[in-house]
Amino acid sequence: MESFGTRLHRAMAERGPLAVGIDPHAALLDRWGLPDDVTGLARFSETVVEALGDRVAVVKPQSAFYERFGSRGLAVLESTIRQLREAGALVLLDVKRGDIGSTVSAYAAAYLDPSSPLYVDAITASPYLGVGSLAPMFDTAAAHGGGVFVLALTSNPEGPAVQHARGADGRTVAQTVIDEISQLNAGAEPLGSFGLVVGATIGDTGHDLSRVRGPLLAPGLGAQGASAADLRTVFGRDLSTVLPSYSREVLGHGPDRAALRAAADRALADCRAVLGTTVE
Ligand SMILES: O=c1ccn([C@@H]2O[C@H](COP(=O)(O)O)[C@@H](O)[C@H]2O)c(=O)[nH]1
Repeated sequence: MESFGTRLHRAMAERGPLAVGIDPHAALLDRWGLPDDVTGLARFSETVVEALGDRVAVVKPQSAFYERFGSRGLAVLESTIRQLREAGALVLLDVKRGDIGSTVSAYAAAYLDPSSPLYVDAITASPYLGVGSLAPMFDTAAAHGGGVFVLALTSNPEGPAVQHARGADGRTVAQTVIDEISQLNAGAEPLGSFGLVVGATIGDTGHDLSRVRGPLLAPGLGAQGASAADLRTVFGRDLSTVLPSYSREVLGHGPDRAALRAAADRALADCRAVLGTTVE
């Protein structure tokens, strides 16, 4: 079985280093002429799959927008995940789960076990109950070729108050997360399966990402104010593992499928101009 890191490395090489989020905000549903209900949610999601599922490396549905419609929203999420996988995209569910280890086991079963209806290629996870508490996710992901992206330096302005705080050893909370994920990826080739979330908005924070060997998901581009050029400031010279992520910036061009495709192509071209054309 191929690891998530290997599959992601190939997808980024073949389709380009880009993730596009499916974030069906009420305002976007309205702008697309869709009702703010489960039928609008389904139509929105199908349109994104049809436009981008066969050309973008990673599609990142945001679970919150499906959860707000309860069980019927989750049914749409299940169907969207299935359609994306059929179209050949890797599915990264942005669900930011974290809890005590025994509960994390259930989250791992929900998202990273192939027998689950919500099974995806990778999920986002919150490390604020301790990175070690996420071990059941790491174990389940490793057993089934899945991936986990752990929050390290998030794109929102409130993040640094927590993430830049220093512990007794002088390291920031974020650097501790970065170092623990780096250990999980030690020796991985061509890319580890355990990634980090590092916002494109954060500027040069001085954190050392040189040993991660896993994918660095960079949200915050477009609607949150960061541009592709900011990736160099945030990540420095080694950009080969950066996976830029856009949601509203691309989705705002729908529902026209050609316009969605053109927006994703522009985002990819902007990122390639900074990241280079190859994934090493
Ligand atoms: O640090 C983080 C972690 C996750 N996100 C998520 O990414 C998208 C961003 O959407 P945009 O429309 O491109 O702003 C959204 O789902 C967030 O929950 C993030 O923004 N920052």
